[in-house]
Formats: sequence, C-alpha cells, structure tokens
Amino acid sequence: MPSQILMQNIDMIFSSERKETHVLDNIDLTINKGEIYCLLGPSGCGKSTILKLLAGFESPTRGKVSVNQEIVKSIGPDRAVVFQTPNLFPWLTVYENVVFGLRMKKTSPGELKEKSSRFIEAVGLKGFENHYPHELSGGMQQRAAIARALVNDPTVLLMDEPFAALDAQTRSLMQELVMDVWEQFHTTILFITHDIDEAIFIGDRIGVMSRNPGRITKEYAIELPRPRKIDVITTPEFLTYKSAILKQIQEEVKTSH
Ligand SMILES: Nc1ncnc2c1ncn2[C@@H]1O[C@H](COP(=O)(O)OP(=O)(O)OP(=O)(O)O)[C@@H](O)[C@H]1O
Repeated sequence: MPSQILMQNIDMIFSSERKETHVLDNIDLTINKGEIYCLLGPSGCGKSTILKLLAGFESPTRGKVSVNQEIVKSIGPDRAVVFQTPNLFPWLTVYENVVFGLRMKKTSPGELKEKSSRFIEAVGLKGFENHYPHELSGGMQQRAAIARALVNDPTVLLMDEPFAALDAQTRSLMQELVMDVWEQFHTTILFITHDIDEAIFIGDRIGVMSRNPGRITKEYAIELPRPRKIDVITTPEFLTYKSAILKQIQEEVKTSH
C-alpha cells in the first residue's frame, strides 16, 4: 500500500537576524493510508512544526514532504487541521460553521444537507445544529470543529493537541469519539499529544521525539485490537507499552537538559 504521508530527510531551521534555530533534524516519517500516527515528545521538540509542514503552512529548509504522492507546496483541501482551540466562527451556528467550506465550494443544497447531517451526527451534535459556539461546552465546540474538518472529505486529518484544553472526563469521551469516527471513515490521522495514555489508546503507531534539534528517536507499533474502548487502558498489554514509552521519554528529557 502506498504511504500517504512521506517526509524525507527533513531539516527545519528558523532564521532571524539574531539567531538560527535548528528545530528539526533529518526527520524521516512515513504514515500509511488509514493509519493513526501519534507524535509524543517534550515541549519545543518540533511536533507542531512537523504538522505545519504537512499542512503546508511552512516549507522545510531541506528535504521532501509529500501527501498522496504530491509534494506539499501550500495548504490544500486534502488536509484538514484541528487545533487545540476550536476556532469556530462565533457569529455562525454549528450548522453554518460545519457547512462553511462546502458553501465556498458551491456544493448543491442537497449534498450540503446530507453531508452536514452525517458529520454532525457522527460527532454527536444532532439537535445542536442551531446553537452558537458560546452556547456550547468546550468539548462540544471541539466536536463541531472535528465535523467541520471532516465534512470536506480530507484524506488526511492533522490534529494538534486537540483535547489538551478539556477536562479529563470530556477528554476521554473525545478520544472515544475519534475512535468511533475513525472506524466509520478510516481517515489517515497525525495526532499530536503530550498524553501517553491518549497516544497509546488512539495510535496505530507512536513516534517519540527528542529535542534540540528535534528528531524521531523511536517508533512503537501499538498492536491493541480495535475497536478500542477506554477500559483497554487498564490491561497489562497497555501498561507494558506505557512503561516502555515513559522510560524512553524520560531518557529524552534527561538528555535534552
Ligand atoms: N516561526 C518560527 N520562528 C522561529 N522559531 C520557531 C517558529 N516556529 C517554531 N519555532 C521554534 O521551534 C521549536 C519547536 O516548536 P514547536 O511548536 O514545533 O514545538 P512542539 O513540540 O510542538 O512544542 P509544544 O509541545 O510546546 O507545543 C521551538 O523552539 C519554537 O520556538
């Protein structure tokens, strides 16, 4: 199966008049179609920079970034991004937020209706279509942001700490939501998090990064059966992954200090 996301020999150096920051060093990353790949690593190791390169917000100093066998040159509708804050338009309802991109593409009214209800339902917001963002909880806003991302049929979903601002219980519901949505649509996902449990629960593979400069030092294949439910986090298999990854991250943090 062709890899859908390919980063080869990526270096990223941010230069200003005062200094150069070597953020990414020789990153090689392959993510297969339909795979969920989680990136874990200490703050400032370059996780968001990897996502920005894939989204097309930044270009690498060296190396090749391609998605769906095409070199990434700018942003594109094949790649949707979900950030930590939902960034909904506050003056639009849930429905209007979700269909915003479809309207820009001049989608027919029938398709607009069919797609929006499919994705609003998939994220559990049926009945809230006419609510404004300020009438929703943080978790519900993030659900709307996920529906808005998915409704445009991206082949790749890039998620940057999407649940970091949520309380623990909402967060675990949202993790299950990602699993449910993934079971339905099998979108390729790059998921950035600081939370080891979240990465193991969600990911097919996990890349652990080091800092200064950022490198992917180790990858773990998570072979827990799917569909996964939250109680998997108490199984011995899960805890074995967790202890190995925790040890690796502690090593990374120690070395980078
Ligand atoms: N546009 C930029 N110009 C200069 N430096 C930048 C720029 N963007 C990011 N950096 C630097 O690159 C490094 C990596 O940043 P990045 O946001 O990718 O890290 P991260 O691993 O996502 O961090 P966190 O977990 O804290 O979100 C940081 O030192 C940051 O200051």
